[in-house]
Amino acid sequence: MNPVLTIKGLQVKKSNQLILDIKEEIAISSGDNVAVLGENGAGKTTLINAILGEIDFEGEIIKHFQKKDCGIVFQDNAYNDLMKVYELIELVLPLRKEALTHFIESYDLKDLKKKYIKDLSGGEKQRLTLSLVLESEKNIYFFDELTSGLDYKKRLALLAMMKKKTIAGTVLNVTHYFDEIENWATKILMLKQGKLIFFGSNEDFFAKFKHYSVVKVEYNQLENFNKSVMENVQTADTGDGIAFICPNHDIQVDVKKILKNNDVVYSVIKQNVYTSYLMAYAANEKSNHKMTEVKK
Ligand SMILES: Nc1ncnc2c1ncn2[C@@H]1O[C@H](COP(=O)(O)OP(=O)(O)OP(=O)(O)O)[C@@H](O)[C@H]1O
Repeated sequence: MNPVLTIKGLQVKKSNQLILDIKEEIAISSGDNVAVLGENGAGKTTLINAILGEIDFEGEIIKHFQKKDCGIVFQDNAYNDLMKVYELIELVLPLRKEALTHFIESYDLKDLKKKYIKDLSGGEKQRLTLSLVLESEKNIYFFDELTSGLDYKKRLALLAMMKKKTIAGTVLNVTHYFDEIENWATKILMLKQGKLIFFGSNEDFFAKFKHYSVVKVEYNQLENFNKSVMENVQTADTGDGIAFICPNHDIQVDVKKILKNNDVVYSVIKQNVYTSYLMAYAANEKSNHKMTEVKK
């Protein structure tokens, strides 16, 4: 596989904080589908901005591509708002009439084409950007929360399009939606508070954070439950509840039995990218480092 991007000892400082501090080497090869994961403020957008040369950084970023080879979809994409959608499409994609009609139909842009860009909703703008980027057939794609603001049906349709159109390319996809990357990501890049928690293949991610399942319980179910009876079971906070991480089937049986005996409602999720992510966070909770203060 040809190298596309190598990152070594990357640091980004903002105000008096080190907001990105990746000591490990990250090597991305041609054809990789990289899922960039991490909670809000972990440094994902900062990493993409550093790669694209949009912000100052220390360390080395070796790029085997040029800006013209990149398709970029960010959360906010700047446009000339006074343009109409079809004018922008014609400008970016000089297609013949038939191909243009096909393009508009494929991306469900028919209802939007006569509108001013300034009148589009956030989700509609996102859909327009993605369609233009995907149709430009680039070598490397950077997506930052690509599907935020899209309704469920459009999200699935655009994801399917994204997967189809980028099949020959390299993709870095920042996302909070785990279903987006299931059966797609070949590599996982996971950040926490500006540090690298994991970079490697999907298989290695699963192996490093190996478990059988998680048993998930919502907070309201835990009000009258004494969690200490399960103190030997590793837990992760899911935001809406607690996940009990079960390393094997026997422990899953025990956990379920205890919860059942206490009338606690639960759900079971077999190991997947999401549960591995939960475990990775839980495993790193002990080394819960705050972002490093640096001298101005
Ligand atoms: N210009 C800035 N000055 C100070 N701090 C900044 C600046 N830009 C970003 N940060 C901080 O750096 C950290 C990483 O931000 P970043 O936008 O990269 O996070 P993220 O992982 O993309 O988060 P999200 O999932 O919310 O988009 C955050 O704590 C953010 O507040």
